[in-house]
Amino acid sequence: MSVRARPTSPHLQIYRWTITMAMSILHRATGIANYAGMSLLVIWLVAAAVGQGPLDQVNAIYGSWFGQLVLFGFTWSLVHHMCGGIRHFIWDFAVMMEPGQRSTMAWATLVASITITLLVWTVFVWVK
Ligand code: HEM
Repeated sequence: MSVRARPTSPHLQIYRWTITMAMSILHRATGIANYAGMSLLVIWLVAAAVGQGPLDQVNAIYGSWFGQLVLFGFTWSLVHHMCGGIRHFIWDFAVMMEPGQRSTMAWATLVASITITLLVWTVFVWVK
């Protein structure tokens, strides 16, 4: 039996990447990362509640270069997701929805999240 050639749906690779598309995906990815990151906070709080020994152990892990890298990423994820949330909040007022404005908002989300993360780490971690 011959198979009829049917139209196929466009695949992901043929779409031109746009900043709004990237920020939409990042919003979901950071939402998922925030779930995982929150467990780090819970582990730290439980360790603190259990006693000085467990707290020292957790602090040693979180204070290692890898721990710091993960915490830096978690900070950025939280801040980026929050900025994305504020972007959605602005859209709730039915403003900034034109194509150019959407891109501006998407870029602003990225720039703001990187800037705020660096500020937070500068103030609370690097310069104490
Ligand atoms: C640890 C804290 C948070 C976690 C674990 C979290 C997690 C998530 C997840 C998993 C989603 C679903 C993403 C999707 O299906 O596309 C989501 C969506 C959303 N989050 Fe969060 N979130 C957190 C904090 C926040 C904050 C602080 C804000 C606001 C400032 C916010 C605003 C939003 C909004 C507006 C959406 C819906 C986006 C859409 O409609 O596409 N979230 N969040």
